[in-house]
This record gives sequence, C-alpha cells and structure tokens, in this order.
Amino acid sequence: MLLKKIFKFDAAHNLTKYHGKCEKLHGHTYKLVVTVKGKLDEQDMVIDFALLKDIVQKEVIDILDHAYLNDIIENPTAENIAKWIWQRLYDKIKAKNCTLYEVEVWETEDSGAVYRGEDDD
Ligand SMILES: Nc1nc2c(c(=O)[nH]1)N=C([C@H](O)[C@H](O)COP(=O)(O)OP(=O)(O)OP(=O)(O)O)CN2
Ligand SMILES: [Zn+2]
Repeated sequence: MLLKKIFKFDAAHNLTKYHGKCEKLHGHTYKLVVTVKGKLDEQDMVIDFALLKDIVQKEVIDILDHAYLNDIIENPTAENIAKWIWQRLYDKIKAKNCTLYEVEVWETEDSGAVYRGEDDD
C-alpha cells in the first residue's frame, strides 16, 4: 500500500550551473509530495497522516520554508532538493515501520522531479 501526503513551502534560489534566467535569484512556491510504502497496521493505516505530517514538517518544511535554498543545498535544482529531502526523511520514516517510497518536488505546476533513492541518479 502506498500513502501520499502533499506539502507546500516558499523558498528562493538560483541555479549555479545554469546559463539563463534561472541563474538569477528568484523564488517558487514548491509542492512536495511524500509517498510512503508499508503494510496496514492494527489501525488499518500505513502511517498516521498526522505523524507523517509532524516528521516532514520538522525535518523539511521548518528548514526550507522561507529560506534561501543555496545556503542549505548545493545547486538547488528540483532534482537536488528531492534528493536532500529523501536523505532527511528516510531513516525517520523507517523508524515508524514503513518505507519512504518516493519524493516529488514541483517547482511549478508542470515542472517537477521525482526521487526514489536510486544509488547515484
Ligand atoms: N531539470 C531542471 N530544469 C530546470 C530547473 C530544475 O530544477 N531542474 N529549474 C529551473 C528554474 O528553477 C526555473 O525557475 C524553473 O523554470 P521553468 O520551469 O521554466 O519555470 P517557468 O515558470 O519560467 O516556466 P515557463 O514554462 O517558462 O512558464 C529551470 N530548469
Ligand atoms: Zn527556480
């Protein structure tokens, strides 16, 4: 069973390996979709949405919301942000008896990155 929860955060960034408008400072309202995989527990839940919210809020949103992302993540493309979020969440979610399956980071309505913890991509 897969479980999804959606979050939003506002942040500024500039792309340091990019030639074009995105090398300039600008901001996005990012949409973050966290997907968790697991078996149903005695409450017929993979994980309580409230608990998942608390973890993501503390580990990700409290750090990235209204931040300058370049201070936190090197060259913060949607891809690198998704990887960073994966690394922050993986062990915390594992400790709750389920597995982080996928992290989606959407910069705009139609441009996003998905990370599933592959070795090096
Ligand atoms: N693969 C990636 N490509 C780009 C990223 C990224 O993170 N990964 N990021 C950017 C910029 O951050 C830019 O702000 C987003 O650009 P874009 O999707 O073009 O956003 P617009 O709202 O300007 O889209 P339009 O389609 O031009 O309206 C660039 N590329
Ligand atoms: Zn951008």
